Amino acid sequence: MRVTGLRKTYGARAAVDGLDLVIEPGEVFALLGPNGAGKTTTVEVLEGFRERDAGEVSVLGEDPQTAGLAWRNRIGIVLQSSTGLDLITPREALRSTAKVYRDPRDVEEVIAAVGLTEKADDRVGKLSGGQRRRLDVGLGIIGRPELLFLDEPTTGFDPQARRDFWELIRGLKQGGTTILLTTHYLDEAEHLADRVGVIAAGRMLALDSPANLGGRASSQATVTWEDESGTRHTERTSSPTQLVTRLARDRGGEVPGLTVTRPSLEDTYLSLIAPHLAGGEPDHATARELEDAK
Ligand SMILES: Nc1ncnc2c1ncn2[C@@H]1O[C@H](COP(=O)(O)OP(=O)(O)OP(=O)(O)O)[C@@H](O)[C@H]1O
Repeated sequence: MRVTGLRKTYGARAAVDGLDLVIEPGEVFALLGPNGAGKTTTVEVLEGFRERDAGEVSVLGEDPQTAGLAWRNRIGIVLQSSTGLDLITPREALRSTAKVYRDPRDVEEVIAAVGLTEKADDRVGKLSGGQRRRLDVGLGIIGRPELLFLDEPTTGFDPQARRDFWELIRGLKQGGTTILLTTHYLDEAEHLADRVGVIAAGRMLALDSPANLGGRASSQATVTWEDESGTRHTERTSSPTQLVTRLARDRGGEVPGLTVTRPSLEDTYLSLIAPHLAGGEPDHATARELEDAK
């Protein structure tokens, strides 16, 4: 997938403001950014649901704006919420969606993979928020997509469901599926993504592996330990191994209360976006109304 100079404006405001992005086949890419950053708009352009104002976009070799049904069959989409399924069951929803595709996954396998075996014959309207979301994911993968878009897929999941979902995504990746994920959960991005892109105000601020984002891997470490009297010490250093070795030598063995930490992905993310949060997001509702009224 290749995006060059993507731009989308609503009224006078640019929601996406000159975005460049290349995602390799088989990669899991996480798009991060604060509310209103332009993630959903970007993803909707890539999915062919929104027209762009400028820029070049190629997804699975085609322009989503003009690509046809054959192209759509090769992509899977999990939107922020699906509607209109309340009166049928997850099994029925998956069966009827599977019929749309040329080479769908087995419905029973998908039900098991998303952990809905026990709820497969309940009405969708009676599912909990997290169970509903699992169904959304099932519907997104039933067509065996080459490329899967996941918009905030685990919102409302309990911790176990989130782990199960991560396993599912790893399995899809191993099977060669390319995945573009948007999420507000930094741990999710860290666990799943080969690379992450941080966007704010429609621009890419940083793009790297989770380990290296914003120079994380080479940033200073914080070492804390306790001395003989139990007093805590903290030192920031770019050579923590040397410091720990010296402390261990001085103590002749174990260093009490020793911790070595580097900035978490969340720390790095928050410092990247901090300059873009000043003043907050102005008046979205009005811009949205303007666009929807068109
Ligand atoms: N249909 C629309 N009409 C007008 N403005 C819109 C429309 N959709 C989005 N916007 C505006 O474009 C900007 C980017 O919105 P977008 O939904 O892409 O952000 P996001 O990064 O997905 O946010 P979130 O994390 O809250 O989902 C926001 O300022 C939003 O108000």
